[in-house]
Amino acid sequence: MPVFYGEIIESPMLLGTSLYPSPAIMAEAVRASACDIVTVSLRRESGSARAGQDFWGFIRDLGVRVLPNTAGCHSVREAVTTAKMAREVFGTPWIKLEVINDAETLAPDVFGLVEAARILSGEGFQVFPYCTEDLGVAERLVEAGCEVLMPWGAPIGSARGLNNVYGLRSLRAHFPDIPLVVDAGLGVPSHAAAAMELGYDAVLLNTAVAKAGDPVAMARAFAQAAEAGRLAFTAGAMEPRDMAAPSTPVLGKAFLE
Ligand SMILES: CC(=O)[C@@H](O)[C@H](O)COP(=O)(O)O
Repeated sequence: MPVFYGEIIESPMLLGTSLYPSPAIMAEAVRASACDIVTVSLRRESGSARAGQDFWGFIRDLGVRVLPNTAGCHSVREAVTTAKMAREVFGTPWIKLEVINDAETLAPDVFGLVEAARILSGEGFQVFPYCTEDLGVAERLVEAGCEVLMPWGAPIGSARGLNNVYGLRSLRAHFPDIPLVVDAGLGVPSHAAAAMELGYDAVLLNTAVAKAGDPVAMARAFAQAAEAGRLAFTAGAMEPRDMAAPSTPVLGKAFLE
């Protein structure tokens, strides 16, 4: 089970709360996923007072932990300020830290990310950084105080799955004791299973569920896939081979050639 900053979390799936057809469908999808943590954008909350109230009511009734995020922040200053506001609004030291490099790829600005992570950790935040799979950047984030890393699977909203399986596997091998969450770019449940089969602790997704024809059913499908991947990893998968190996014993054959 994932442990984030000392908190034991049962579900290997974290769900985003944006882009759903309605707050009611969002709430139903969260329930169907049985996730323990949802991520919420502070900007989403403060955008429209009335819609924000309804939305927050649904979130509160779910009884899940909130991981506020700094989605859409393009500078260290903006991300740090947003994180501080989120701490006030949501009453938690947790922050999913996004410092975005450019609007086209929504790739993390890894230099800004490390700087913002250092500032926020120094101010008592428990930072969940949305990062790349780069080992050097990951080292810097850990040095900056991050006890969880959240490398992307693919660009946010792209539904491309795990773009760099080798890089994600290397990261897992390099940090056996740091909780790792694949965050962003997942499109179908098999992507979540693949991440968990690599030994990741959890997956975080939003668009693939919110934009599905039936978000509630898709949330359930992702949750089951993440569980299956987790179970497969703990069960210990066999090594792939280049050549065939009979799965039926030759003993007992009528003719032994
Ligand atoms: C909700 C959120 O935090 C996103 O920025 C997150 O990274 C999920 O990405 P997808 O929407 O691609 O699942």
